[in-house]
Amino acid sequence: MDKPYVILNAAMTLDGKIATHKGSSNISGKQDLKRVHELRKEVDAIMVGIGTVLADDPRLTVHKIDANPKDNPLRIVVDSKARTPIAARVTNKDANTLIAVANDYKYDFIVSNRYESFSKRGIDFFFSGSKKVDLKELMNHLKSIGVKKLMLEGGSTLNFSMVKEGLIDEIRICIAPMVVGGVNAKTFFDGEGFSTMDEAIKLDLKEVNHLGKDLILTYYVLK
Ligand SMILES: NC(=O)C1=CN([C@@H]2O[C@H](COP(=O)(O)OP(=O)(O)OC[C@H]3O[C@@H](n4cnc5c(N)ncnc54)[C@H](O)[C@@H]3O)[C@@H](O)[C@H]2O)C=CC1
Ligand SMILES: Nc1nc(O)c(N)c(N[C@@H]2O[C@H](COP(=O)(O)O)[C@@H](O)[C@H]2O)n1
Repeated sequence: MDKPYVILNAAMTLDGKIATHKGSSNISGKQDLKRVHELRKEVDAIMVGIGTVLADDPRLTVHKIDANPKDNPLRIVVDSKARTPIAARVTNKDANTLIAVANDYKYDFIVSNRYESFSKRGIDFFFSGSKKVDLKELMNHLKSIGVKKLMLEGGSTLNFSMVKEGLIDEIRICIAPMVVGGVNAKTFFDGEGFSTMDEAIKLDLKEVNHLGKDLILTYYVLK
């Protein structure tokens, strides 16, 4: 299957949380955020799930280091039910945006005013899968439109689906020296999970670095 090279990047507390149970998620230190934006500058596209858009209203542009607006990668939102708010920052003019929607929700969406408003703003759409976006088809489509390197930036649900489907090649995780707890706090990978350790996705540790107080680990995903 033809697909982009996918790098999953995130920041978590020592206890594996990527947000608190209330949704607070400022975890990376200053130096790590610079590293993240250097990576954003290097890739062709940044992808997040709709949960992340609704929780964080991210810009998904290169804005913490010097950069030309033309360095902004394509922004992709995996949004099966087409719930992206019209006013979400990912729909602004700072970069191009593609929203991936599942076919079961396509008709209602394309006859809505929202579709018209998005289209007027130049937002592109990709329809695939029935109830959920088919991530393999999406990866294939992205490669066909020139996305060679893709940065996945969460959240927990999309991270698990992507790794389970064998679509992630590399993982870069910032571990901040904090413990936040909370059974309902999002972890690095949530989703339905595997039943046994035999099924676990196996990784190969490639690099260990310190950035200020944070620890940055880079892994290759073994296939
Ligand atoms: N600390 C960090 O580095 C980061 C933290 N976060 C946090 O993660 C949280 C959001 O995570 P989630 O709620 O899990 O949302 P998410 O961002 O993973 O989005 C999940 C949604 O993706 C959509 N989706 C469509 N097709 C899918 C498929 N085939 N498989 C999986 N999902 C599919 C579904 O609509 C699903 O509800 C927020 O609290 C945010 O702050 C998010 C990114 C980075
Ligand atoms: N690497 C990293 N460290 C953190 O501490 C974070 N909270 C995140 N979050 C991700 O970045 C998005 C925000 O992007 P903008 O600055 O608005 O462009 C957020 O939605 C998460 O995907 N990442």
